[in-house]
Amino acid sequence: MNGSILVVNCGSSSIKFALVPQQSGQPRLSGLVERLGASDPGLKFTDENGNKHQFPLPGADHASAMQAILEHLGDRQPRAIGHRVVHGGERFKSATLINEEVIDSIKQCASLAPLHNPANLEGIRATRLLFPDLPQVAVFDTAFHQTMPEHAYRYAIPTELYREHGIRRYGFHGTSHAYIAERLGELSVHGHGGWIIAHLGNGCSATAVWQGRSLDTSMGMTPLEGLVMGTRSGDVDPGLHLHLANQCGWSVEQIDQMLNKHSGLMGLSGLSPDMRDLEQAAGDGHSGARLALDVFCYRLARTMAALSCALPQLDGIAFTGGIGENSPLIRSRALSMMAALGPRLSDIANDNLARGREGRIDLASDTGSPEIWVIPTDEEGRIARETAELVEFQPYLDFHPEASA
Ligand SMILES: Nc1ncnc2c1ncn2[C@@H]1O[C@H](COP(=O)(O)OP(=O)(O)O)[C@@H](O)[C@H]1O
Ligand SMILES: CC(=O)OP(=O)(O)O
Ligand SMILES: [Mg+2]
Repeated sequence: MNGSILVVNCGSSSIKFALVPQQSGQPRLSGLVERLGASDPGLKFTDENGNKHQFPLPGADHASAMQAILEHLGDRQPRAIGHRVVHGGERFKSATLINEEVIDSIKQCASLAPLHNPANLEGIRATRLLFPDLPQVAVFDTAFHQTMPEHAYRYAIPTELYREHGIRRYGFHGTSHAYIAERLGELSVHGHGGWIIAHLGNGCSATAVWQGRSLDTSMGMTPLEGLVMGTRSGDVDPGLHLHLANQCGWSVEQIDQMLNKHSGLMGLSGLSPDMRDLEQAAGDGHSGARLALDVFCYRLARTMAALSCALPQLDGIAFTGGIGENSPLIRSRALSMMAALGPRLSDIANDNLARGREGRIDLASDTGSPEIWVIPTDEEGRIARETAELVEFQPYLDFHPEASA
């Protein structure tokens, strides 16, 4: 198949995009429209030659921002479009060609991811209008975790809630976890063994992977469960909701905003959701920033240790996402609290690994202990590949519909 794949990751106030060439390793164009809905939206992208471009997009909504992106692609016509869709419920176990019926199903899943799916649908709607003849594919965050066993995905609440309302744990960041699991298979002799993968970006999740399949993960029915994140609380006592409503008179919307937008690193530090700011401030003695780092690292260590229960053996731990890839401090502090599981970090390798590089950072001479890796994620590359594979395979499916059943 010739031509590049346009990858679109549509959020509520931003659109991330990349034009991924078919041959791996070729330079990509990638960019971002940010502050959609605010007073001063803008488009930034870096082209294949590394040149940076920036344009204001006054008054832009998702549709006009998509139009602007496409105009700036010029004569670089994509072959197909791959969309990140956060929630695919139980229906979508792999990437899927988008049609009206698939769009309806994604809409049905929106109640389970109200922050993410409506924005993903905006992106799909805009690109279908602008490119009616191009194949478009949905790649779901939840799909990789559909291999979790029932004892990992069920909540201990009445079964009717699962049967009638689909209330269960789904897990997210599946595209990133799947990419890292595959990469570990190529890099390590234990590649297909037991791994814990920590994806630490603005949203954070950790996954236990055995033989390339997800067996458990820290996010649940929504991307709010689990680890401490930039502005999301992660796990809290479910009794908190009742307490805030009954004792403090909070509305459901206030509780939702607090847990999703004002908690996590932001809530604990009172300063910033951004780990770079917090590392700097903690170094300068800011007590809120120090507390935010302490809670983040402790909860990460505790969650990774708990996830090891899902694995027959722990062969290694891998870090990815903006924080996992770039913060030796967070990696070292979280691992220092997991001594019982035996990872032995090489401080030299951890501190000296260049930003954005792949590398092994354990004491490699210590053969009995779990390996520790840093692997930059490539969600766009993985979405492009799944899109290309599906589009290439589609003519076959048109003749053999039983093969997709
Ligand atoms: N050098 C760094 N040191 C510590 N944290 C970093 C560094 N670079 C990026 N980060 C953190 O990575 C996070 C963003 O991760 P990223 O994966 O880019 O986010 P997203 O989930 O939006 O894709 C922010 O908290 C940011 O501070
Ligand atoms: C699902 C999720 O948390 O995504 P993100 O990290 O992009 O917010
Ligand atoms: Mg990212």
